[in-house]
Amino acid sequence: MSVETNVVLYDAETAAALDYAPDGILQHLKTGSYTFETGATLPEIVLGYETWGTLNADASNAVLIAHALTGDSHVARGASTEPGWWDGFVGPGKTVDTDKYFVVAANMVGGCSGSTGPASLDPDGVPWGSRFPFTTIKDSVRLEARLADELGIAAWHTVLGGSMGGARALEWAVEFPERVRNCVVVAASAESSAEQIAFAQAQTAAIKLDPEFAGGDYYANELIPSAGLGIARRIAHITYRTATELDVRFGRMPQGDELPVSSPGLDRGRYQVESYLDHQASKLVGRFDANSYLVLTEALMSHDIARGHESIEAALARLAEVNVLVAAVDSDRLYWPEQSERLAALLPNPCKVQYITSPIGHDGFLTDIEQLGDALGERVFVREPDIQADAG
Ligand SMILES: CC(=O)SCCNC(=O)CCNC(=O)[C@H](O)C(C)(C)COP(=O)(O)OP(=O)(O)OC[C@H]1O[C@@H](n2cnc3c(N)ncnc32)[C@H](O)[C@@H]1OP(=O)(O)O
Ligand SMILES: N[C@@H](CCO)C(=O)O
Repeated sequence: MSVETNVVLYDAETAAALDYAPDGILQHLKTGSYTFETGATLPEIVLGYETWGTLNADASNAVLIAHALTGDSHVARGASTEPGWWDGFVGPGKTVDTDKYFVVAANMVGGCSGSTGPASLDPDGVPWGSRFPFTTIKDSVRLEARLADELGIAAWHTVLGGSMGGARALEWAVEFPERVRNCVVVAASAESSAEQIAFAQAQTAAIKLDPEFAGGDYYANELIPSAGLGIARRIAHITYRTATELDVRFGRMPQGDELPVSSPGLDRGRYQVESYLDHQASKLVGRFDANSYLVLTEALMSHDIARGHESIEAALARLAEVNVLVAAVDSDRLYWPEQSERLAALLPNPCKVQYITSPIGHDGFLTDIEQLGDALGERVFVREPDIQADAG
């Protein structure tokens, strides 16, 4: 059967009925009931995930890619019509070569892109809303371990991610060191810092203080907390870029033919940078659930690989047999390069931080990830040059 490049044809139901999974098409796995790190239990967690390439006979070529805060499982286009967020990096012949590797990406539990989250229905058909449990990075890892079991993957060749995805990749290696051979942590740290928690708190407050938030139970209402989510995104997006980039790109320029900004007054037009942030906000509001934003932001705030261990050093000592590559964006003002250097210094084996050079800051892990191609080729994907996906 030839694969039509049509996302409508390969919806979840159709994909499930096929005897193979088309690349880059959302599939779902029912993982059963799950008790979260906090002790709360949900009766059923579904994971939405996508795959690319073919798992080889000894399941030694599986790569897990973990998405960032508002990312999703659609890493690469594959057979769908939608571009992926790492299309230049993942695909046939690319750095993460889907002709050789079987790539898997799962939507994080608590999100809104195919896995169970606050907008999902409870057994009575009511959205979980405010009753959705506090979720941690460890929870996402433990649930993804169930997906790995289901796919027949005893150990990942590589787990890889940027930002919150980097936190997830690192937590994978700490939680299941025997199941991870290589771990690539990009623009992420061993624990969320006070400043990262502070930026995040301003965002969660913006959502919770939106009058339409209704304590998180707004799904049946006409209005939803779009304004709060939009403000959260504006705050976040500023931290994803740099002062220099914004200055060079927008300066003090007015937006298009709106009223001039030079004459002070409340009826002024917008500065270009305001219009840019408004656009980033409305784009996220159009594709993301405010409760999921809260749940995932809280998960990232709680990120601390030392939890459950005596210290960060003790947690990282578990990685003695894991090949870890740490990378940072040189201009990142959210996940400071110093944090990556500290993480690398605390690893049980020597690790030189690899740098992405970009003027734009944190988002460089999305826009300039291909800069890691050589380093990954030398330090991760050539370790077993004979690895091949099985034919067919
Ligand atoms: C891991 C993940 O997050 S996966 C999901 C993908 N990521 C996201 O969606 C996160 C949100 N987006 C981003 O973080 C960034 O857009 C990136 C990193 C993906 C891309 O960065 P860049 O290529 O530098 O794009 P940039 O930040 O400049 O945004 C471009 C957008 O701003 C718009 N824009 C630029 N100037 C203005 C302006 N003055 N007024 C209004 N809009 C403007 C552009 O029209 C463009 O709109 P579009 O995205 O709807 O096409
Ligand atoms: N733009 C990225 C940055 C956060 O890591 C996101 O929204 O997920």
